[in-house]
Amino acid sequence: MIEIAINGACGRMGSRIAALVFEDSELKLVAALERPGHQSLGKDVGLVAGCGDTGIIITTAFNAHADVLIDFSSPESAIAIGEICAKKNVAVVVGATGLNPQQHEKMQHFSRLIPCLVSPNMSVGVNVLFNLVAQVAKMVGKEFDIEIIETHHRFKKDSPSGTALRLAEKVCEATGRKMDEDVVYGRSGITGERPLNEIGIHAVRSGDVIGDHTVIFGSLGERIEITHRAHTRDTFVRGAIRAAKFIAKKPPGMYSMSDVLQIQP
Ligand SMILES: NC(=O)C1=CN([C@@H]2O[C@H](COP(=O)(O)OP(=O)(O)OC[C@H]3O[C@@H](n4cnc5c(N)ncnc54)[C@H](OP(=O)(O)O)[C@@H]3O)[C@@H](O)[C@H]2O)C=CC1
Ligand SMILES: O=C(O)C1=N[C@H](C(=O)O)C[C@H](O)C1
Repeated sequence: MIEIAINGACGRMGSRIAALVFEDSELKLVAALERPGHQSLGKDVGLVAGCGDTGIIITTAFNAHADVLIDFSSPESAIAIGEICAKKNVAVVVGATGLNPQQHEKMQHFSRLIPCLVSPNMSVGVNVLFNLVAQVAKMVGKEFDIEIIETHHRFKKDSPSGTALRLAEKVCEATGRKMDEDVVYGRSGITGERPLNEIGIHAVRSGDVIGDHTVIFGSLGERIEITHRAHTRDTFVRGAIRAAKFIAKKPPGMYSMSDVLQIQP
């Protein structure tokens, strides 16, 4: 049995993680953590997750023994809990997005002590998309304009999405473009003609969209559009659970969803 703790347990993702972990015969839910002052502290997490009594009470303190902690909270909270996991020798799966470079550096530091997996998107489809986009960017060459459009629900706090940023990084790695020089975030005003190297990223916020990502490769006379749409958050949840099972018994290190899903370019 792999013992699982959840940080951000009452959130849109955290509550589905709780429900699916509770149903999984290979996993045991051992802790459900939330921020200080949260209205659900002291309640059984099953009440929030809609899966009945689990016997796991939502708390702020991570006192339980666990093999893996799954985090879908916020960048600050992911780092704070990562530090605790490093001290407690608990592996960590971080799904929270919006981490800045210093926060990513801290996760790298924790990965010298414990197994860590940090991924902006745990779905199989998006991890295939990461590889596809890199390959297409290489194949079309310099004459195609590359634009990334992401659409998410109105409650999302970070923009652009972590997935859109990772897609841009994949294009940069494949083509020699640079994130700090070639990426523009939306456009407004007299911006001039589009430089060939530019990568445009556009964040749309609308209603309850779970998560759509489109990459457009456009040239004169034609364009390629590659889109991924998530139909349910459970697709990310299933990926996070696969990741937790994967890193549970691994040595310290930084692992990726490509390691988990064994996606070959
Ligand atoms: N990697 C992936 O595949 C995916 C990543 N995400 C990312 O996961 C994150 C969470 O998304 P989502 O579930 O929609 O967001 P929610 O806001 O619904 O959930 C976040 C939860 O974390 C809680 N939280 C905030 N601060 C703390 C803290 N200090 N300690 C413990 N819990 C805390 C929030 O409480 P409160 O609401 O009271 O602030 C909330 O319950 C986002 O960064 C999102 O981008 C989302 C989907 C897929
Ligand atoms: O906040 C969300 O909901 C999502 N966030 C992730 C991101 O920022 O890339 C992934 C997913 O599309 C849902």
